[in-house]
Amino acid sequence: MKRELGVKRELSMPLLELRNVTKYYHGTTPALEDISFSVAEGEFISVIGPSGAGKSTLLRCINRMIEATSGEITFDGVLVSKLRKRELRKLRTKIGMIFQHYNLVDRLSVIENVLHGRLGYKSTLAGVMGRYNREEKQQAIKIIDLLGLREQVYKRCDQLSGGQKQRVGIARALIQDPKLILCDEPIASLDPNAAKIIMDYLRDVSATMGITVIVNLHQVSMALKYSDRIIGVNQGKIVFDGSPNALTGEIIAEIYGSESNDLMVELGEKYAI
Ligand SMILES: Nc1ncnc2c1ncn2[C@@H]1O[C@H](COP(=O)(O)OP(=O)(O)OP(=O)(O)O)[C@@H](O)[C@H]1O
Repeated sequence: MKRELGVKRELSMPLLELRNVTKYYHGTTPALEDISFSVAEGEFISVIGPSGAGKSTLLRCINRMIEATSGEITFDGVLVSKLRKRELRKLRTKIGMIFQHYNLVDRLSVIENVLHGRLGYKSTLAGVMGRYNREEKQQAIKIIDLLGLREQVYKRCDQLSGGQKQRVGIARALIQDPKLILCDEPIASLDPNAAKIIMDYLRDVSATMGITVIVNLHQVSMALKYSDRIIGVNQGKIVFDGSPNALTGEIIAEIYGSESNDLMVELGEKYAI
């Protein structure tokens, strides 16, 4: 199932690049300040940091759910900030998104929710009428199967567990045929077992399909276990960008400030400072 990598782009060109991105909501303190980094195709990146650090804002600026105040974002060779409505819609088909609270339509079935991932490819009328072709339905079933939800295909989503709902969220993102999946706290509402299953699926789709994944996480242990690379954010600034091996206790203390003591105890000996 390996995706054809980088057909049009040069091999060395990043899939995503942020240059000096700053976001002010109100007032004089920015939620993001001068953020720059680039992401290669296929990377699995975790963004960590305390509550209010700017993780969610960062993710949402990438697909312009939130407009950055200044700076440039390039995705797949296109300058995202310049896109008008129709081009933006096209861009968003290539960027799947997964949310903490799943964002499913509870009264609809699993397959109907998954097919919603195709809406970006349709005219508004076809979307409203729920018109999906045979190929799309077959693809939906295949992906649902892949996420271990075969038994639930026609179940209403309000009858699912949190972990199953999040798997529907992943399936809905995958049917978009995305190059990038942004995950905003995907396991924050799940118990440890369901959280592990979700992280395993995310890691798996990234590895087998070559999809780039950026995931906001509260759990440093999960970031350490699953990521190729960790970006640490504090007060809207990047304070760490490197491999999990390079994330020392001192750096965790810098990222989390006063919250870091409990964290270090949780992480054990290796991170004690
Ligand atoms: N819509 C908004 N209007 C005004 N300020 C906002 C808005 N959304 C976020 N902020 C502020 O921007 C800052 C960054 O918030 P953001 O939600 O991006 O952080 P976060 O790291 O994702 O936090 P959490 O882990 O709690 O979700 C915070 O100070 C927050 O209060």
